[in-house]
Amino acid sequence: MFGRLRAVVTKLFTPIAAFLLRVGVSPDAVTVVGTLGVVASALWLFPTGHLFAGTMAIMVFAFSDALDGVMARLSGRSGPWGAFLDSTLDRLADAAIFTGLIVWFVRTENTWGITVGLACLVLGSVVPYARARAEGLGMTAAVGIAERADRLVVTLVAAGLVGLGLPVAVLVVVLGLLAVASAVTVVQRMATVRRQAVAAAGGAPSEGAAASEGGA
Ligand SMILES: CCCCCCCC/C=C\CCCCCCCC(=O)OC[C@H](COP(=O)(O)OP(=O)(O)OC[C@H]1O[C@@H](n2ccc(N)nc2=O)[C@H](O)[C@@H]1O)OC(=O)CCCCCCC/C=C\CCCCCCCC
Ligand SMILES: O=P([O-])([O-])O[C@@H]1[C@@H](O)[C@H](O)[C@@H](O)[C@H](O)[C@@H]1O
Ligand SMILES: [Mg+2]
Repeated sequence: MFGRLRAVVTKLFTPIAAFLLRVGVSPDAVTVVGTLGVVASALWLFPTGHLFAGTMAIMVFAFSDALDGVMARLSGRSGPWGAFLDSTLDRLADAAIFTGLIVWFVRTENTWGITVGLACLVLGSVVPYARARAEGLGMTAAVGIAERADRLVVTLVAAGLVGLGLPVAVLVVVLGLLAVASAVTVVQRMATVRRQAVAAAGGAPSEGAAASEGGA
């Protein structure tokens, strides 16, 4: 859903991207600094209960994930290394956000919070894995109701609102719903890949083909 804002975000970030390139900053540097910023903010501010400050800091650094791609395209430097670096560091950033929240739930002895936080952590890593594995096999799986921008926006808005005084139960319920939406996204991606695999095999799924592709 929020992924559709990509064009707007690109337009907004183009002048900043052009400026950073002019002063010699590379897209990779923005990717790395943005990730370090998200990881440090999530693992320092969330466990200590500073949910609003944590949300604001993470939001600023998370937008660097849109900025790095704009910079790479503007400078004609986008390529496989940048794509690999960007996606791999996204996994660290996502893990840090949910780990920070889980540690806070542990410290406040919120069993439901720990449960839904863990579900979001695990399912939120299976969603991009399914897409990456499909793309590695020459197929596509860029579908689903809970893509990364959606997962981040939903989590940060709920954490920020609880930081401003809403009951913690709001965050627990939102994370519970996000876990369900992430599970649905995994199923949507599996169905998409299955359709492509069946079509490629001429209508009948082939056991041998799957076995010969190797594992990840
Ligand atoms: C009552 C309160 C209500 C508050 C409501 C707030 C609602 C939220 C409103 C707005 C939200 C805005 C959402 C923004 C969505 C962004 C959409 C978007 O752009 O998604 C895509 C990006 C980038 O993804 P990706 O990294 O995959 O693409 P790139 O463009 O980078 O391209 C990758 C290719 O580039 C090349 N490359 C890259 C790097 C490199 N080093 N070298 C390269 O070569 C290579 O070819 C790559 O393949 O996704 C994101 O940006 C991530 C999402 C960021 C979302 C931020 C979340 C924060 C938003 C809101 C939080 C609100 C908190 C409010 C709290 C309120 C409390 C009261
Ligand atoms: O698969 P998903 O998690 O919804 O979203 C993906 C991101 O997590 C990944 O890091 C990025 O490189 C992909 O382009 C895609 O946007
Ligand atoms: Mg990016």
